[in-house]
Amino acid sequence: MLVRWAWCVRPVARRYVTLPRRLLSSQAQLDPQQLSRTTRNIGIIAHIDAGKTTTTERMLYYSGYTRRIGDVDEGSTVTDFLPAERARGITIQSAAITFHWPPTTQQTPSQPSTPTDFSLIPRSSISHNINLIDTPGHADFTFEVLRSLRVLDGAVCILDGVAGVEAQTEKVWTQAGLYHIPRIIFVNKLDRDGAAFSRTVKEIGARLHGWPAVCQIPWWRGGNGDFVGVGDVIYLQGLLWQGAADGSQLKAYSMQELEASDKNFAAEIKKARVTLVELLSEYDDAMVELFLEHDEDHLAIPGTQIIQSLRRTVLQAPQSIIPVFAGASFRNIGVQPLLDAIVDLLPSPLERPSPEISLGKQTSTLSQLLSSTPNTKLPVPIRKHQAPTPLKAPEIRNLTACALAFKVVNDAKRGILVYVRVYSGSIDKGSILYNTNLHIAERAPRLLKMYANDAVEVDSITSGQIGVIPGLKHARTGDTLIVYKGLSSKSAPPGGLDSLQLRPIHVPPPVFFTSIEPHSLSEQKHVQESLAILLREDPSLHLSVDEESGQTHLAGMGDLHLEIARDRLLNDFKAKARIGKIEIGYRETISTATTPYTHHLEKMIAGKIAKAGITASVSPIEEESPADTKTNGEREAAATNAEDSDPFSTTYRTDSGNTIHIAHAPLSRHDSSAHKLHIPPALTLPSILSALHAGASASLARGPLNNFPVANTHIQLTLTPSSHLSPETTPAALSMAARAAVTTSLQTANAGAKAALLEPVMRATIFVNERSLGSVVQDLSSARGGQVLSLDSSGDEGAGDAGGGGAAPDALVHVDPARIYTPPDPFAPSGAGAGGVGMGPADTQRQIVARVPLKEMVGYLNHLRAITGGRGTFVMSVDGFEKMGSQREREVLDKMREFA
Ligand SMILES: Nc1nc2c(ncn2[C@@H]2O[C@H](COP(=O)(O)OP(=O)(O)OP(=O)(O)O)[C@@H](O)[C@H]2O)c(=O)[nH]1
Repeated sequence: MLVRWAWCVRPVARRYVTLPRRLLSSQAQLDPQQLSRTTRNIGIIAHIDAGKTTTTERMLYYSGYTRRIGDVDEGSTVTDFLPAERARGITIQSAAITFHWPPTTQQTPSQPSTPTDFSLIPRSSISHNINLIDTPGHADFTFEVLRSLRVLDGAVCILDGVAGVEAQTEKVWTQAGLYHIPRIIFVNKLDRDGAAFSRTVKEIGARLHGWPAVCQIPWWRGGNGDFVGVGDVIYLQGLLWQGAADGSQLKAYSMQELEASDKNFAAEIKKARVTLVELLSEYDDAMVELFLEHDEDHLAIPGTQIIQSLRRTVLQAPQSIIPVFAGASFRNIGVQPLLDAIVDLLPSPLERPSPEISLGKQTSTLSQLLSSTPNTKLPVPIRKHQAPTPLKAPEIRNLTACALAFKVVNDAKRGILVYVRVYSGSIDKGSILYNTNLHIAERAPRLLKMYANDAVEVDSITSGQIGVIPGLKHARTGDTLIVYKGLSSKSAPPGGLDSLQLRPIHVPPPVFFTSIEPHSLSEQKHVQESLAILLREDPSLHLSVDEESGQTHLAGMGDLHLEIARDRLLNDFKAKARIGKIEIGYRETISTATTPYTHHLEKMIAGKIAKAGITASVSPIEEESPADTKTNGEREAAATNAEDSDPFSTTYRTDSGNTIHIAHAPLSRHDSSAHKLHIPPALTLPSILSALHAGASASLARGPLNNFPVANTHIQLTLTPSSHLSPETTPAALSMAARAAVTTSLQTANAGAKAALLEPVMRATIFVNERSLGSVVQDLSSARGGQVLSLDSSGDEGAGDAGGGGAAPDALVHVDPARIYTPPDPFAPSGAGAGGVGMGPADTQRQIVARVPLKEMVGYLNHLRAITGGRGTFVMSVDGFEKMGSQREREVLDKMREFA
């Protein structure tokens, strides 16, 4: 035992006692495979205020990258770097930073070669390169979290030990599960009054659908005093943070010492170890063998073997076992062992499945694409309106790098920085990057790695790594960038590779908007440039220009989302503009169909006469009943599958449930040679369709009733080449003709029967105690006009709803809370048992799923908190747009007139 203890405490003492110096580029010389093996691309996910930023600050400090610990409340943290974040103490943009753990010191240099056997030494005894992404917790920024999830190989979920599992955590957890991202949990804030580790662990089992593997138990002085450290269930020791205020010194106590000083604590660590071994044995056969090898003594199995077993189970998909660690970052307790767990338990990029890609309408994985040979079946890209062109093996071999731009940041000192995750090959300094979303190429002049506040120049960013490209003019968040051998900045890669998309995601429709008006004409350029940067950073912001009033509208996911955009525009970019009130983005829809109307345009454009014609009609699309309302994902799938079986027509679907159907007989999408007979030489079918689509979309942006965007409307365009096209027809003229024809048709429909206003309706998942259930349901259904869809005990199958799309129920591990081990909670109310899930009936967690108009959900959190004694939380996502009753419509319109 003594030997084991000595072994275990050695790395503890070595790593945590001294604050090492920075060695910024110490891993630069490693070969790419080796670098990948010792890399962890990790995200931190959690509900707002759980302590993500506070924990990240400690990680940077202990790894030696900062010299003082930043404080969220003082606004001095490294990762919350936007003034708006610092002012509010919340994370808005996810930041990505690199550091080494354990720190690279002379005693622990980065290894020239990594051992392959970790049964005797843990991975965390070797310095690893950790790319850490701190993600925002506020529901308005969920999209930012989802975007970051795509580039993660593993995640640490931080829970507030007082609040337990909160709604946003559940939502992001479920999303991470859909991407099969291995996750571990850190129960934070155990120093706070009311901290309940055991209740939180039970909630993990019930609400996050996995068996909590308690790897540490909290150490409260004397069993019920201050929170001072943790009982390490893996290595069987007590870790006490003492001495230095910065938490850099901790002392390890052996079981013998603990038995002498704190018998109950020692007994609890042993009990936790027995449970841990039994739990692992259920999911890992190797653990059963180890158990037998060690004479069925749960305590005799070495800690390094427990770590190995935990790692194997964490990497299983779906993940059934969730390792749980304990601490209080603010008190500097628990962060160093958490860093060890990141290295020991979460996967390297080499251990992750190849990312999903799409090529035209086909999906595949990147490795399938790259390993394709002439004999294997290659994914066949079908670009819109073009005949399929099979990819040839040499074309694939020339694809030397593939990366995702997952974040764009406007850095005050360094300009625009594009954060990329490289998935294959290597981006080298000076490479030409082809952007498959924008279809343009641009050179990467320099490459950087971000270490806290420092940027270090590197020559290449290799597969599995996260790095930064400064100086790109076009790349936006979410764009796929590829390097193709021999490509010049003016050409495109062949064979459909120019449509290659890595992990495409769906952006939900915006539900709030505000207007922006530059103070003067001279300010207009700067305002527009600033808005363009905001949009490059955040594709969930939408911009539209109302040509009649000249007003620019900025739309977003939530009021806070737009508030932050407004602050950034005025304060960070110093744009001089008047920004209107943040308002709900209503939609309007027509109530009657029109007969076909033909618009012939004849106009001087850029000094030349331009002609075009088009026939349009519009008709309402019947609203789906709420019961069969599709999720956004389903709608997206429907849109993607919308490629018409008829080659003489093309259908586009928009976010707001509109369809634009273009009939173009006798022009077939597959037969370009026959087009010569019908189309003037300067035009192609794709350019015609794209111009008509653009014109109709512009018209849909401004409805006939109150200038709100049009929704649930079918647009029928009929192109008759003989009368609508002529040698003077240009795409711009076609677009203008389509816009005029659709606008006139919408106005005709509105004149026939008044168009109706639609409001965004949210699908809200609300978590409350049984005792508040009645009042919350009553408030939702009577005061807020909501429709309660289901009432479940939290942890029921329906919990997948919180994921906004939800995991398939059969993928969820069903956990019986009664079978979960937890150590006693010294501060739980008497008779409350393990708390939460196991508490008295009035405290049972309930989940309400309801459809509620967005208007009623503005500021709902404060109200919910008030009627649930502070315990209620909720998440919501857009479920659709619905007609309002006439009374409500009148109220909304009157209110608008008041502000007009
Ligand atoms: N008592 C106590 N307070 C903590 C602890 N960790 C964080 N806090 C406090 O909790 C508040 C929120 O911490 P943050 O680190 O900003 O939380 P976050 O999860 O990054 O929040 P968002 O970025 O807004 O999602 C701050 O006031 C912290 O000082 C802890 O371990 N104990």
